[in-house]
Amino acid sequence: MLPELREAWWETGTRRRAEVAVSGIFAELPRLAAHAVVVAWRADRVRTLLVALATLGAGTMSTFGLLSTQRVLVELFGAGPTPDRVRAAVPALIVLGGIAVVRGTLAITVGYAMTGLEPLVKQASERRFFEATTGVRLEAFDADTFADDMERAKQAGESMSELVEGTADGLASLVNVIAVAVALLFINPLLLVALLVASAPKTYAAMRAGHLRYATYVASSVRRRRMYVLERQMADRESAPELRTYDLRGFLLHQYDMVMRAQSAVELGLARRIAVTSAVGAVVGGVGLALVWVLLGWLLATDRIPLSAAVTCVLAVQAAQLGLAHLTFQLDYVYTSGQYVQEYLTFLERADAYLPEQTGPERPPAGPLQHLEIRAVHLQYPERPAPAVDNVSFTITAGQTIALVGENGSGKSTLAAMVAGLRRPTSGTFLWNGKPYDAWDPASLRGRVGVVLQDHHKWPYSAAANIAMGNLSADTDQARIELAAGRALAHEMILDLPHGYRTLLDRTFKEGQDLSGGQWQRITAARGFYRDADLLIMDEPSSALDPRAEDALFQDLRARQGVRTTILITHRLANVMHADVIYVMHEGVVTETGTHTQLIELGGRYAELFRLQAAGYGK
Ligand SMILES: Nc1ncnc2c1ncn2[C@@H]1O[C@H](COP(=O)(O)OP(=O)(O)OP(=O)(O)O)[C@@H](O)[C@H]1O
Repeated sequence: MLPELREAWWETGTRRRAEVAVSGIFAELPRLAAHAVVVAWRADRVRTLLVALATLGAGTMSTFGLLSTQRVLVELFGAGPTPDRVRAAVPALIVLGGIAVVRGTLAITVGYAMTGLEPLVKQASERRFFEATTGVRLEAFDADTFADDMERAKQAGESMSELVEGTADGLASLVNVIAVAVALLFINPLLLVALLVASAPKTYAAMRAGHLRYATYVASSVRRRRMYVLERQMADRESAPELRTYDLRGFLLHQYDMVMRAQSAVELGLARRIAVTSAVGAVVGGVGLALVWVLLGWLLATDRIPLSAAVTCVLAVQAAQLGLAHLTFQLDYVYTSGQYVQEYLTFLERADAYLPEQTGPERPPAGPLQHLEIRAVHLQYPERPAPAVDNVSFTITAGQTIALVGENGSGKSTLAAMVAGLRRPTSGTFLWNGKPYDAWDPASLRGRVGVVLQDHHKWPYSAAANIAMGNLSADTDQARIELAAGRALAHEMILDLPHGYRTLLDRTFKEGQDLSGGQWQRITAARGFYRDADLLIMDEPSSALDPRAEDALFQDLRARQGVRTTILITHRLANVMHADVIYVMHEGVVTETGTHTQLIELGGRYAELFRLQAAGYGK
């Protein structure tokens, strides 16, 4: 009954970790760690260097620490009365204390440098991500899974700083383990073998346990996400009325029971596997450790090592096992965050392909509009069988108001988006004053076109800012803002808001307000007017307006006629009667062209639609 859930993008890293074998992790780690180093280096060289040197320094101190410990033990286990032996151990004890202080200081240095480095890494990665998302051409968002990939790459900053942090921690653990190994090598190479015997099985078991932990997480992910979906249905304000109207309570509770039952079975199975692996790991690890004790006993019994070396070995084995446990955890961490970083890098590569060309000769700024020619324009969206706009050609002369009308999905918005330069045609050309769009400086051309989009955005800023955003290149001018608002019949409405033009239009913020759909549409129209562009494209600007606001808006648009150029898209045909030319679109093609009177006389699709609407008003 419940539909299948898509794979959750935020579980990519975890999922891959659950699927990959331990050897696969080691194969990828060097590349990921190298990437972390490069990223950190670019973000802050001094801090990166500090982390690396202090980590290596702390590791070296571990070697000296163990050697000094052994020195202390040699003195303590030596011959003679106890006070003499303690006195003899004092210099080595002082050295040991000194080493502990240096080591502690180095650890604090690493922590301090990392605290400064991580936000820089995060910021650099996020900045690069947002540069890509705000720079790509609009058609990128139509491309297969681009939006999904963007969503996945969104946590780039977090993953990148996790990768850097994990790499630094992993390096510290690795250096520690190596330091212990080096110390043992100095004391007696056979002890190194003992260390390996004791640690290898446990480390492998820890990696396997990690693998199962991730597998458990992934296996329970469906349940968690289904629960999340069900939770939104059962304990949510918005679904509450319908839940009661249709008495959906029993149905939803039944779904809940089913999800929980199925998932419990999976989890039980996994719990069994984890128990077996952990038991095997513990037994093998225990046997390894027993072998070490046997080896140590034999070395001691045959006088191959002194007691002090044996005790140092015990301490070293403990330190190494702690370091290795930490290292295995960090390896998992680096690997999983590396998967998200990989997604981010893949996304950036993909996004780069959609960036507008920056190179080429300097292009002249576009001058005031004289005529705009649309020549054999065609656009087909990816994975759509039919073109949205098919071989459309016509010319608009400065000062004209032209209207695009037609049924839903006939291609009006797509054509308007191309005129606005938001989308590129698959084939065909747009000519601004006789030259293709590409021949003009893009910023100047954009400045000459204002667009009021059908799917307008509610910017979470003040009412004044929402209007002024129509032209951020001009100095913000309150009088101009109010004028634009007045033209869209938004002025009075804004004055009625608690803080007038300074009212924040988002309830997320303190003292923020929300507006009705029609009020937002007035603000959006005002934003378009504020731009005061040569060409104003209005896509369904009045769908939510009340009759008075709609009338004011179209009166204003009529006043532009002969002065400024307007492309108007609307389903309310009464509002396009005054247009200089009306283009009727059907399935991407312009099927009729003319003035209102001509099209009514023609008796085609326009006449039919107009009559249908007029009949609704009893005309
Ligand atoms: N981003 C997109 N990706 C894929 N197909 C799209 C996209 N946008 C629009 N389409 C499709 O292209 C065709 C034309 O859509 P368009 O929005 O241009 O129509 P319209 O005439 O403006 O419709 P309406 O009157 O409903 O606003 C439709 O079939 C629509 O489903």
